[in-house]
Amino acid sequence: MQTDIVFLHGLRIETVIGIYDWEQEILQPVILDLDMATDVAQAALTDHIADALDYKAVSKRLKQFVSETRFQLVETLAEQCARIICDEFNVSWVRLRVNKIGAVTDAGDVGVIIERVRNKTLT
Ligand SMILES: Nc1nc2c(c(=O)[nH]1)N=C([C@H](O)[C@@H](O)CO)CN2
Repeated sequence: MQTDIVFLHGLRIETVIGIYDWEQEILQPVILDLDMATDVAQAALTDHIADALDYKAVSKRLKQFVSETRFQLVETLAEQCARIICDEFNVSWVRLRVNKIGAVTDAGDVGVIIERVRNKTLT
């Protein structure tokens, strides 16, 4: 079986995040990289955005969500973003990397990578 991917990489969002008190008082950047499984065949056939997984809409939704949250852990942020992507955009599988750049002295990139599947509802 073939899997198509719509990706959105390098999405930079300012948010309140961190385990220390001082981190809850400031905005820090996180960079999100998303790979989202989807079948692009119908969109390719019709050439209509309505048939596509709209990466601009995903970006807008995540920017709105992440900029309003106040989490401690990147794990929590990643989990909630993955849930939004699967549930609201009907994505069957997502790989999400949350990079809290500059969070560790002498390190460039730090964070988590998670993979999640959409919960299937029983009928
Ligand atoms: N697994 C994690 N480890 C750490 C986190 C985190 O979110 N997940 N956060 C921190 C601090 O907030 C750090 O980013 C600031 O110095 C430390 N470890």
